[in-house]
Amino acid sequence: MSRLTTSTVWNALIDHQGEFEQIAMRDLFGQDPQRFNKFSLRFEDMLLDYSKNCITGETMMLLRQLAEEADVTGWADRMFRGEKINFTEERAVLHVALRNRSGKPIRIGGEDVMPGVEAVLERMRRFTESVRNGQWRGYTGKPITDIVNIGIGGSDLGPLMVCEALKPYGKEGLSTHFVSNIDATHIAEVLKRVDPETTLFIIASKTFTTQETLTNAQTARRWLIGKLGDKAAVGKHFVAVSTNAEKVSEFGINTANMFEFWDWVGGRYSLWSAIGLPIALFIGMDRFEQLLEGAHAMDLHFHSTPLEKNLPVTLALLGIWYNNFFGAETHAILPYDQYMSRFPAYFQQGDMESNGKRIDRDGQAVDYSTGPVIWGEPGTNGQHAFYQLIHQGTKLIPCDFIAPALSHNPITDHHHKLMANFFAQTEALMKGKTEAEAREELEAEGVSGEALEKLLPHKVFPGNRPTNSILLKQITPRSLGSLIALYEHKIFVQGIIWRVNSFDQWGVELGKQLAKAILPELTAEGPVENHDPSTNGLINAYKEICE
Ligand SMILES: O=P(O)(O)OC[C@H]1O[C@@H](O)[C@@H](O)[C@@H](O)[C@@H]1O
Repeated sequence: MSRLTTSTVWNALIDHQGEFEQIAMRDLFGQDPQRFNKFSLRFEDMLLDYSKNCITGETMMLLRQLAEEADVTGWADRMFRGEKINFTEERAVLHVALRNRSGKPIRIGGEDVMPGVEAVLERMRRFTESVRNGQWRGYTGKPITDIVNIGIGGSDLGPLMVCEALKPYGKEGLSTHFVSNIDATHIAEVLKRVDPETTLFIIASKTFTTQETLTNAQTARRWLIGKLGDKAAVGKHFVAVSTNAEKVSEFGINTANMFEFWDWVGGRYSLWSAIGLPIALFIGMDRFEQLLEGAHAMDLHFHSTPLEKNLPVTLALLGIWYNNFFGAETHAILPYDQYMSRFPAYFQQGDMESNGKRIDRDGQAVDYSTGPVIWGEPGTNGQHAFYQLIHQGTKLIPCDFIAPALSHNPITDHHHKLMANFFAQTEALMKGKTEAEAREELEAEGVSGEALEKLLPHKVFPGNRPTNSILLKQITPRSLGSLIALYEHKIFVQGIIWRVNSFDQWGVELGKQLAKAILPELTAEGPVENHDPSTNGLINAYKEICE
């Protein structure tokens, strides 16, 4: 048994969880009119209400003890200090340096990384301004109207999510497109919509070795040269964002057109770096810096606020409560904002690639559950699709409801209607509907006798289903920056408590390796025989069709 599961506090939490078989949230609210005040926190314009959780003061105390025993504060210090806490890759984890607006140095092994960070920001400023004001011209002398980001995973999801979330701030006449999938359809469909003379391609890859990105980049390059009839056009239509200058020039992009970042920036934490170039092009550098400032403000909050008032710590502990003591396997992120539609997908990578680990810091297999499955869709679409299961299914699904109080599109009463749903859902999930209430309702509708008895069990909602509500004033570059950083630090805290390395991703390698071996077999003569019978059978069936 591991150190974690044998600890006194872990076992106290197991015992304490048992008490919740008898405790319903609606009773806790009934007993304590102060519950909302007790279990809500504010940060700038953000309100986190976590009172609709299966918790008491004692729960939070025990969970905080767990965080203390795991030395969450000490590990946060180590991260901010630039220690190589990504120990399997021997790297520091310093996305916080990318948004460090304090003017103070952050050092790795004595060397301050801030001058490098600031120099790249300055280059991004000059470049984005020249593209936005039309000074930067395409090969035939026309200004840029379309940005195509070619990248995948961390080199795609962040800029994609943020450009979508901050669309109201986007420059008119400038469109962003994102190509990630190696499926040719993805690039083909984008290329159909853009004009080679006015399109700028950003090839975004930390390693510059990722098959999907390089294949899509080659296709884009061929297309551009084919359309403009000159190799020299590449210089005006291609820039790169990478840590690997050598591979960038090998590809044929002049390193003068390359924006650098560093190995201490994890892919899924890289939108704050030059990987954010599409964002900066779209919303402008001032607003990109507001995004950084919002994140920096959350960094300061996370690093300096006591555990009981700390938003990321609180979210992390609640997640652990359900994951490890209630057996919840998944966690839903439900933004009530259409612009935030990719936020759940973004944190699918952020969370699942970070904490989807089974080996702890000592190299031992864990004997407890780690990172949950993250999923979600914007409200109210989700309500008409999967909320049925959240309300009445057999699985416990803790949910985060996120909404801005002010809409960027205040048209008639749309936003009040959206928000009425937002409030109603967490109320319904918490309160449920008892048999007596359902009976009364049916009777009021004139249903009686056998028909009523038949329908009654289906009309009952067990309630007691946990939710967090995050209410923001508005989705702005600053508030979005804070919100993203909130989730990043939540993931960090959970990783520390679960004793995993949240910053590597070895789990993506095996599939890549095998695909590399299979690729030449697909065009080789004759059937393959070197795999297991299922894989052989599938490959051979494919080859037969392709012949
Ligand atoms: O930015 P590059 O190096 O192309 O990587 C893109 C993505 O590749 C995957 O395999 C993972 O490693 C992700 O963490 C990463 O974001």
